[in-house]
Amino acid sequence: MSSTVDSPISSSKIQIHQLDRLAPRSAFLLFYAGHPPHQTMISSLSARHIARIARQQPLRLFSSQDSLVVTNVHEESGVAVLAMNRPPANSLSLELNEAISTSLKQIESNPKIQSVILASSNPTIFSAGLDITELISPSDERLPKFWNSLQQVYIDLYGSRLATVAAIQGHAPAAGCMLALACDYRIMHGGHGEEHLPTIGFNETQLGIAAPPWMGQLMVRTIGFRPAERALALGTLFPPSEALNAGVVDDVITEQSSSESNEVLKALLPEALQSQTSNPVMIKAYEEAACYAKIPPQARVASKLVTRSESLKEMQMTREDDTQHFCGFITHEVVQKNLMKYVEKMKQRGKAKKS
Ligand SMILES: CC/C=C\C/C=C\C/C=C\C/C=C/C(=O)SCCNC(=O)CCNC(=O)[C@H](O)C(C)(C)COP(=O)(O)OP(=O)(O)OC[C@H]1O[C@@H](n2cnc3c(N)ncnc32)[C@H](O)[C@@H]1OP(=O)(O)O
Repeated sequence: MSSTVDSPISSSKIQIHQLDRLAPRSAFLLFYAGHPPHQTMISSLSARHIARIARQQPLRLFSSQDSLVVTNVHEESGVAVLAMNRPPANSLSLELNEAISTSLKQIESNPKIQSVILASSNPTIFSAGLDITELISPSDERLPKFWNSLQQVYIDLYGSRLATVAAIQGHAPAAGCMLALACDYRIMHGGHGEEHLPTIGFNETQLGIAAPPWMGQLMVRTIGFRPAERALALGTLFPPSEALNAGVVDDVITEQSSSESNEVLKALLPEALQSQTSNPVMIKAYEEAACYAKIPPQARVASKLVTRSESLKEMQMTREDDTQHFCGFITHEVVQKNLMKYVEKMKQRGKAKKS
């Protein structure tokens, strides 16, 4: 038996083949059909249940508005999109980190996909880095779990079999920058005039904390020892042209969006990103991702291992110590005071902006 279900959240159609007999593979089946999956909701429905609903009415697996991450795949070009979708700033909470890792693994499980674009549904903020509220007066149970989830995102992204392209539409401070640096290629928007320049970099020292060794080393490997040493100490946030000169990003796009939407992007982008179909950063990110997808995958992955396996091994070996350091450091009285002051400033700035 075969039936087709209209998805209410995208124009794509899901082919459901003999779903009743595919219980353990139902999530994969939906995923292969190009439908953005939501882990919790899919796993809470049995295949039999899904099939029954599918025969009767349009299947609503999740609402893209409440998903921390939205994804879509385009098998024809071998490219997928994984977009962070946690308003207002895509700050990285435990749950967002877990959603990124889960979605990346789901995309990787599709053998037709060779590249993924890491993007944001927010047109002016890629990711504001760690959710600072996770760091203030944290619980003993949640803090190590939170840090572990961030380490895992790094490991999953940096070691992904997929070619990873960061479409950096806007700000990417601290752990937001880490996400971009863990990708294979970075494209940043040049901003809308001098007053609205997005920035990228590790600004941790400005918050009274320091980037952990694996993040600091990621910057060193990207831009070289001396520039990284200086940028880390000063907490430099690079505007686009400086980021390009320093090698923090590979490309900066200054042109404005055109009025014509790109047909491939229409098919590739999840619903929450449909407003970006004429966005030059997205167009370039797609071109780059498609270019990587054409390279024989075994060779591409082997070459990635040459440059990344040592640091990934090191990360695995030092992971527990890193968590202990982080928890000890963050819960230190002086650090807590600095963080509170920083959040206070952030809130004042927000209020001033709104008034
Ligand atoms: C030896 C060392 C051992 C161990 C290591 C120890 C520690 C190291 C730990 C970790 C490394 C990584 C650290 C981090 O990632 S810390 C986070 C750093 N991020 C920032 O500093 C960014 C702060 N935000 C901003 O600068 C601006 O918001 C931004 C430029 C991103 C966007 O500006 P815009 O004007 O467009 O928006 P806002 O009005 O400022 O923000 C909107 C909204 O979002 C809230 N917001 C922003 N950022 C965060 C955040 N990081 N966490 C939580 N909430 C955030 C902001 O308050 C506004 O909220 P509201 O006022 O309610 O609308």
